[in-house]
Formats: sequence, C-alpha cells, structure tokens
Amino acid sequence: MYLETPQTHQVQVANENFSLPIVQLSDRRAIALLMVIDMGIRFGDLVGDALARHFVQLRPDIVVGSATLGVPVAIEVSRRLGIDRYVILQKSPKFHLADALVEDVRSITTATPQRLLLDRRSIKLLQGRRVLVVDDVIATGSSMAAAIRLVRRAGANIIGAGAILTEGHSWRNLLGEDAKLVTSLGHIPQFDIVDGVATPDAATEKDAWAEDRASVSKPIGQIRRKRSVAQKDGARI
Ligand SMILES: O=P(O)(O)OC[C@H]1O[C@H](OP(=O)(O)OP(=O)(O)O)[C@H](O)[C@@H]1O
Repeated sequence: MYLETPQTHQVQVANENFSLPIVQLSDRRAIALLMVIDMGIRFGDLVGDALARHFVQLRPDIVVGSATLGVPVAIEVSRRLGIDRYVILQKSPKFHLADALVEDVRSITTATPQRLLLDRRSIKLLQGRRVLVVDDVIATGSSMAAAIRLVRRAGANIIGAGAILTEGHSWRNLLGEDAKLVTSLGHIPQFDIVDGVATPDAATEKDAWAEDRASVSKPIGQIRRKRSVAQKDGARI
C-alpha cells in the first residue's frame, strides 16, 4: 500500500526550508517523501554544493552513488568537486552486468528485496582510491551498507558517506562503525499512524548530526584554499 496523505512535513536541507508530502506505507507507518528527481535544478545545485563543501576537505578522488535516486546526487557532488568521473551502483540486472559484484539490499521504500551491482569495469576507478559514497536518503541504512560493502570489495578506501536526508536512527545500528562516516544535510523522523494521522515518532525526531552540519555553511572556496595550503604543507586536513 502506498497512500498520499493531506499532511506535509517541513524539513531544513542545507539551511533552506522544504515541504515534503507524507505518504502512508502501511496502516501503521508513514514517511515524509523526498523525490530528488522532482525537486528541480536549484535543489540539485544546493545539495551538490553543500555536500561537496562538507567533504572536499577529506580529499575524495571519486564519488559513488546508488541507482536510482542517488544518481543525481553523485553527479551534482562530482560537478562541485571538479571530478569528471563518477561510479553508479545499479539495481537493474542489465546484460552487461552479468558478472557484476553483487550485494543484497532491502530499503525502506521498496517492498521487495533488491540487489546492488557494481560493474567490474568500474573497479579500476575505485581500487586504492579515496571514495565518497552518496545517496538521497539513508533510512534503514541497508542501501548505504550494501554500497559500502561493494566499494570496499573493489579495494577502495571510503572517506565519507553523504546523504541529503537521514531518516530516523535505525541506520546507525545497521551501519555500526561506518555510521561515523555519515553526514546528511537534513533529518526527518519516522511517522506512526495514530488515529488515522501520521505522527512523528518522538524517538526519531532529534538529529544527532546537527553539529557536523555547521561545516556545510562554509564557502567552498575557503575550504579549497585551506586544502591547498594544507597539501603544500604535507598535512592532512
Ligand atoms: O536506507 P534504506 O532503507 O536502504 O533506504 C534508502 C534508499 O531507499 C531509496 O532507494 P530505493 O531502494 O527505493 O530505490 P530508488 O532509488 O530506485 O527509488 C533511496 O533512494 C535510498 O537508496
């Protein structure tokens, strides 16, 4: 079941306010739905810029995003970082992916189990490289965990995991130590249906990542300058 409700949820993403529709997933659960492909060009600019600002200091060599809705995020962040190539982890088992590296996924918004695939031809782009993994939303953490496993199997060093939104906190348990890699630009709670109304689950409302987010307001030029000075000094930012 997937039912649009008349309710909306206000969320701050990179210090701007947005209104998300609340959709009912079952008779007990609802979510605030971010469809990044329906948010327009300016939104892509905003999130690409903010995530790039945050992660540029960790010197990523390449960005990895998961299909489908992580694709525009990977492209926008790569554009802002000035990196030409990016790697997409696919979900459709295309002919050319017959011998791909595969990990199982069970995400919050897709009812059936899925598989995340890494084209073996992309391994050379990741092996021994500093990789930033991005997605639109991290909810259960299943998609991000599978992406991290695939990228590590390709021999990469993951320096960060960026998302537009974190949703609730269950992803922290699933990601374990890798939860420390995560930075999001905003946070949304999970919703219970109470007397027919979507009601935020109080335990999932608080955003423990707010402090990390302070750095996304720094101008990217300032961070790049800091980075080049540090590189000259041989220091790690
Ligand atoms: O943390 P999780 O519970 O894994 O949920 C987050 C994932 O769910 C959505 O993808 P989905 O699998 O619905 O595929 P899509 O990108 O093709 O919509 C979203 O784009 C994230 O990748």
